[in-house]
Amino acid sequence: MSTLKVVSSKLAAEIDKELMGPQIGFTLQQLMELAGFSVAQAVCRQFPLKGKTEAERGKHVFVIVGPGNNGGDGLVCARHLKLFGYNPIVYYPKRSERTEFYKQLVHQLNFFKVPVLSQDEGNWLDYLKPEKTLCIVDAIFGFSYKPPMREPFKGIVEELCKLQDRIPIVSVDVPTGWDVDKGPISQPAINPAVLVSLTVPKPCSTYIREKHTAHYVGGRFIPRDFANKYGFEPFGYESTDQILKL
Ligand SMILES: NC(=O)C1=CN([C@@H]2O[C@H](COP(=O)(O)OP(=O)(O)OC[C@H]3O[C@@H](n4cnc5c(N)ncnc54)[C@H](OP(=O)(O)O)[C@@H]3O)[C@@H](O)[C@H]2O)[C@H](O)CC1
Ligand SMILES: [K+]
Repeated sequence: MSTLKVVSSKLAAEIDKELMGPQIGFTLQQLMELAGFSVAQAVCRQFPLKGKTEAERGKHVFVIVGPGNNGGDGLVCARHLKLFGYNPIVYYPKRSERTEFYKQLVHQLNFFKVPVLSQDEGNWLDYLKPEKTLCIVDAIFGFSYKPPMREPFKGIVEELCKLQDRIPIVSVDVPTGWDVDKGPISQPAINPAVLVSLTVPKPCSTYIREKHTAHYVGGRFIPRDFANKYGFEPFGYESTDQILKL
């Protein structure tokens, strides 16, 4: 097991609560924007378009979006990817009813002409082909996932598991299906090629196969004294980067 500094799911939830509490006053929307922006940067770093043929550049980044805030990070990420010159397409099978904000994120994707597929529209399996898709962003579940996985996500993740050795998967914060503290203890569970931990890695990140999975931290929104209060050092992000490869 690596010596990576991690915080438990309980502490991660406390960090979020304090960041969005009355004294600090971040909004969820602000943190989600920075989280999704970080994930888009990680995709660019890991799969640069520079030097690629036109056919390669035209491939899709297939962003699969879940019903909670992990999904929200995916919606934001898709918009930034479009601005970065990628060709994102979003699959959003169960739309969040939590707040109006999710609808606004979808309107923004429409504005950017990023297709958003619903469960009953279009054949999402068409995008699980290496000749069509550069990588998949797994924004299905993050730190609030509790097994067993329910449909439609169970079927979706099972399909992803079949092809994850042929199309790289970029997982947002927690690989979908993993227990945030104990890792891949139930099935189905994704084995990502890239993990982007947000704010600070969660304990499950110590279970990634280090040679197989590139690990980034993103979500650059806390000062040193706040990190120290929660028992970790801030990450050494360079310049204006929103991600750091660990
Ligand atoms: N500070 C930060 O680092 C930030 C992180 N962000 C991201 O937010 C997620 C955590 O978001 P949260 O909304 O708390 O939870 P999830 O997105 O992980 O999942 C909740 C939804 O998933 C459904 N769920 C849970 N278990 C199952 C299951 N077994 N089968 C099917 N569906 C499931 C759950 O549905 P319920 O009906 O159970 O409520 C929810 O709909 C974190 O990981 C980061 O990615 C934020 O962007 C803010 C900044
Ligand atoms: K995820």
